[in-house]
Amino acid sequence: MDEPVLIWGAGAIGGILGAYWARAGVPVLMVDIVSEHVTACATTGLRIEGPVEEFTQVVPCVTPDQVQGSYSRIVLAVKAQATDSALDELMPHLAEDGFVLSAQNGLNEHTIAARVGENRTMGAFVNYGADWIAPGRILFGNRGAVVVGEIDGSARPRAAEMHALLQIFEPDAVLTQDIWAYLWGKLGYGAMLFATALTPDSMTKNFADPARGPALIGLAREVMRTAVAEGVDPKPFNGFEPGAFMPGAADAAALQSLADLAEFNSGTAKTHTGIYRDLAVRKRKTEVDPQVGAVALIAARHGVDTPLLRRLVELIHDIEDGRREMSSETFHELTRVLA
Ligand SMILES: NC(=O)C1=CN([C@@H]2O[C@H](COP(=O)(O)OP(=O)(O)OC[C@H]3O[C@@H](n4cnc5c(N)ncnc54)[C@H](OP(=O)(O)O)[C@@H]3O)[C@@H](O)[C@H]2O)C=CC1
Ligand SMILES: CC(C)(CO)C(=O)C(=O)O
Repeated sequence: MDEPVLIWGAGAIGGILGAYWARAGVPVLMVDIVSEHVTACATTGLRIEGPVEEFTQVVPCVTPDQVQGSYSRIVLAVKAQATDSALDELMPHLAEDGFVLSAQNGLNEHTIAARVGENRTMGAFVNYGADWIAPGRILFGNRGAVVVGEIDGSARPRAAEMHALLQIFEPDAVLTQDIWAYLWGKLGYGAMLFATALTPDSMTKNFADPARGPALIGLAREVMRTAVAEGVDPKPFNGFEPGAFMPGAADAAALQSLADLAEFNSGTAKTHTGIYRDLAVRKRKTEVDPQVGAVALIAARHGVDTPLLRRLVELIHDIEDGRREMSSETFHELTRVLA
């Protein structure tokens, strides 16, 4: 297809996709609100740095007000709190028979489907690690699982086409008919990632600390119980083993999954989560409400109690609003919930 893939949000996740696709000769247009970044990507090029691969690629890139025409493939890669405003801007450019593919953490596919229609929404799960460093510079910290699929579980040529495009970037990308299983798996892992950002320590240091294990395991268990109540059967990836956090699973299995996550994250140049970067580096709000808070709300609808998730939301807000520091003591406010 000659029509460019429109990537809305050219940060860590969207920028890497754009650079790989442009390098492979796939027509692509990125859209971002950071004008210095837009200019750099489109002129001197986007520099992909880090241990996976290093290259500089010029990628056509514009600000939202400069987008013209209509597009049948739009990849949305903004943080969850920007999903609605990005949809406001992109919807006039979405072709009648086109779709929006969410390359985000959380359950943004529901928000997108409510706005553009289920038939025009596709889901993706991304677990590669990347950081936006500066205008025109992105750190590609590590490869990770990439999965794409229709949100209604159907098999359609357009999902197979997006899968083929994703394989340009990640050869092991998976095409699934159960994208919700991966999205809920990431929510389980994601709740633990938010907890690691209560401290200044790396992901690996958190996952390897025996004292933090009970709270981390408790968080994943609350998310998995909620997934079961939703009728979802989460899938494993990159060390996260959903079965280990299911009701009745042995503690030893959960501890093994934490050890596997410590090991997986020990190989990344992105030592800390995007949540940590939002709090400590970018000094901005995190995605805690649309991710952890959203699971707690779904759980409440099913009568599943989630005291750890609810406390985690409060603690992240405390750090966002300057009421608490990132510290081991802040993390152990979670452990106290278990007492
Ligand atoms: N980074 C990672 O390693 C991973 C991230 N994810 C998920 O991927 C999603 C994207 O995250 P990530 O790439 O890290 O985020 P980034 O902040 O690096 O990139 C998002 C970009 O979109 C821009 N933006 C914000 N609003 C709009 C808008 N309305 N229109 C166009 N651009 C906009 C942002 O600008 P500004 O900064 O000014 O807001 C930023 O440049 C999130 O849901 C995240 O949780 C999933 C797996 C791994
Ligand atoms: C840690 C990571 C990259 C998943 O591996 C992530 O999703 C985040 O930074 O929030």
